[in-house]
Amino acid sequence: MNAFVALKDVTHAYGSGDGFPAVEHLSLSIAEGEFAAVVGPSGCGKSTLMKLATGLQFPRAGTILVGGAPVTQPVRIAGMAFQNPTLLPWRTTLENLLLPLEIVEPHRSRLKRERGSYVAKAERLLAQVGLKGQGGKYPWELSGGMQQRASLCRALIHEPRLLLLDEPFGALDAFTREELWCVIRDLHAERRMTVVLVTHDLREATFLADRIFCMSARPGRIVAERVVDFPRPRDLEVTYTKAFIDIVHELRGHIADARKTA
Ligand SMILES: Nc1ncnc2c1ncn2[C@@H]1O[C@H](COP(=O)(O)OP(=O)(O)OP(=O)(O)O)[C@@H](O)[C@H]1O
Repeated sequence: MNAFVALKDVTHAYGSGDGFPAVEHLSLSIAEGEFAAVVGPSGCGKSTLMKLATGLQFPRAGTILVGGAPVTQPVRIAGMAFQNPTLLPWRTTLENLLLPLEIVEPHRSRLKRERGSYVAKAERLLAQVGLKGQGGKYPWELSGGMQQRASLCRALIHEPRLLLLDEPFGALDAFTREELWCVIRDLHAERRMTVVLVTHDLREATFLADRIFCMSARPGRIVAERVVDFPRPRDLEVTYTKAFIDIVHELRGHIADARKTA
């Protein structure tokens, strides 16, 4: 497999913490365009893995490559969305979407001259996630689900080759969650970016991912890797099939074992 994200024997401990590693001997490999999910017991180091893969933290030992290059600084080709949408309340939704473009080159130098085309791009993205015409609203005028859709758009506006999603649907009700699974499924199908999704929801991982990594309890490392080969595009109906439920049970077993050995 030609790896787009590769972590090899990575160990990391937080300097200001208790010195006990958050992840240890962690290795994984994700191909370009693949949709990967990471599941594991609470506190096992899933968010740490995301921070390491994007250059927000640097490991004590081991190597990390993204797009074939060692990670030595924050990774520019990455976009991120988290559980809390973190939209700036004093900016409209559209202005929130444009924020990464004010920071990331080459967009930063082009934004003033080409604002019209960037705004058109942001509006197209909003329409794609079901927020057509909502760009003028402030985040506090949007529901939680709408804010999360906007947050996804913001993560994608600079067309990242790598999208990191850390529990992005965690705070939403079951129906909105499933709607957003379909939104992210369609965005991935269209753009073919590499996605890493951290989630506690095993159905979510199984519905969306091509490959699921299960982590041990802290210090986290990969204890199981499961390929999910349901054909795409996947419909929500697949979540009611025996094959799907079997995978969810299998993953639950891995996590139960990981919790026991904690
Ligand atoms: N900035 C920090 N300083 C010190 N320790 C930290 C820091 N961030 C995380 N940790 C510790 O590292 C371990 C892994 O944390 P991390 O947030 O990566 O886990 P997680 O699997 O994402 O957790 P959860 O599933 O609860 O969201 C935890 O024990 C946590 O307390």
